[in-house]
Amino acid sequence: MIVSAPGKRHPADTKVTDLLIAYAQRRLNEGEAESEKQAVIDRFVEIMEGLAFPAQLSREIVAALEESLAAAPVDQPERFVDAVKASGEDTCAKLVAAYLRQLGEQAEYVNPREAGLYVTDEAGNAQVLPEAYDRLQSLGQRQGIVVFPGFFGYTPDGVLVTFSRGGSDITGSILAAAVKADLYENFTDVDSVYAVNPNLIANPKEIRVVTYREMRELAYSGFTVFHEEALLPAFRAGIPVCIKNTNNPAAPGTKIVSGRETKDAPVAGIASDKGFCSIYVSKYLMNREIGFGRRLLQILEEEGISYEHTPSGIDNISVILRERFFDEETESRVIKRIMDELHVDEVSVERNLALVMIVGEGMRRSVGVCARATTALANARVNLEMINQGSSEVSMIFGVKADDADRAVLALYQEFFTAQNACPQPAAIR
Ligand SMILES: Nc1ncnc2c1ncn2[C@@H]1O[C@H](COP(=O)(O)OP(=O)(O)O)[C@@H](O)[C@H]1O
Ligand SMILES: N[C@@H](CC(=O)OP(=O)(O)O)C(=O)O
Repeated sequence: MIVSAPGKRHPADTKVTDLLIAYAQRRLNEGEAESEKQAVIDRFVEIMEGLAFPAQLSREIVAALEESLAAAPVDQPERFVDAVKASGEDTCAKLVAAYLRQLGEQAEYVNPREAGLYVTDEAGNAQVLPEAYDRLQSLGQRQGIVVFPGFFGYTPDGVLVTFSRGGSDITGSILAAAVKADLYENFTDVDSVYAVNPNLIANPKEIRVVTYREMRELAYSGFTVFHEEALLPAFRAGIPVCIKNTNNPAAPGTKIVSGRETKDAPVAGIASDKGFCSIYVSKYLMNREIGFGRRLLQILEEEGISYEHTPSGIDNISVILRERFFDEETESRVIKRIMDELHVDEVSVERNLALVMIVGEGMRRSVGVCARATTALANARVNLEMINQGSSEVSMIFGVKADDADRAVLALYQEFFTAQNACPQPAAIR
């Protein structure tokens, strides 16, 4: 059992991880943050009171939390923030193990360092190291319930590093793969993965079965319900994933598997994510200039920027980036380098873009999906800045102005999922 830190109980609530981040930031800036620390403690105490924990046990768990906050290395800010963030999951795992023991279960808290969950040294963005799988394998042989904190691991040198936000899903997938589980059940707060973000459209269609490839694309582009990096370990090990509701475990949830029947549902879901920008570059006879694309991307590589997509024409190419990696200072430097080093005719940057994605394994065998989508977007008066069909043909991406994104998703959802439109085109070829 892999646990996350306590999340939101209602929309206006604050996740424990966010309380911990607030604590870490104030402590770093002002040297103390007693009220922020107390907010975290209060949340755990409230949970333990709700579970009728004996007072002594509660005190021990709070004392261990305070100890780990005091031990976090305040002189190394990135390491400090990671250690503080991880204490939410760590405390929760200790608490859950203690609770299961109160219920008479054989349950033990296991520390990721002791178990060998080795990760790269990328603060707040760790990746699992291959050797971790062998080390973690023996967890499967332990008796009783292993309660393991999600969201963080250790470098082989013993430094605590967290995954990116939402990363307990990643720990779950790594452990499922390591112990060769029959199934990875991931408990969240919704009955299933829906065909569209339920925060955008009320009561959307539930997805019962989705493929790894579809889920990877949907998670990438806004389905935050399952972390995009959590699919790979389970996928490689061939372990099916089932997303279920903690508060309604009887609901069947959504299964993520290798293949699904796409006959009646070529499109699995519609997703969107904001915060993108595009560098547009044009140069006459670009198509004949060997190495142009490589040199363009090399500039980005040298600037330490990863790119998302590169739709191109004959004499032009756009590079789509996440805006958070491309502040104005970086933009001026990159633009100057593109002009000076590649001698282009035109280079410009467009900001505030969103990517809207239609995802479905059945699309490559169905005629007319793109036409239906663009017609629906045109009818909703959404201007398309870019269209890109992924080479895998599992997804189609539309670049739109961020302000148009929700309208675009609504239009596409109505086109592909509402009763009068949901059937595939008669022209679908199988
Ligand atoms: N397509 C979708 N289907 C279901 N939930 C979605 C979808 N897109 C976004 N979400 C959001 O994801 C939330 C669950 O993810 P998250 O809060 O990270 O859960 P957890 O903490 O359990 O990992 C849901 O409450 C919902 O608001
Ligand atoms: N608690 C961490 C990791 C995590 O997985 O959270 P959640 O299960 O609430 O998505 C975070 O908030 O990022």
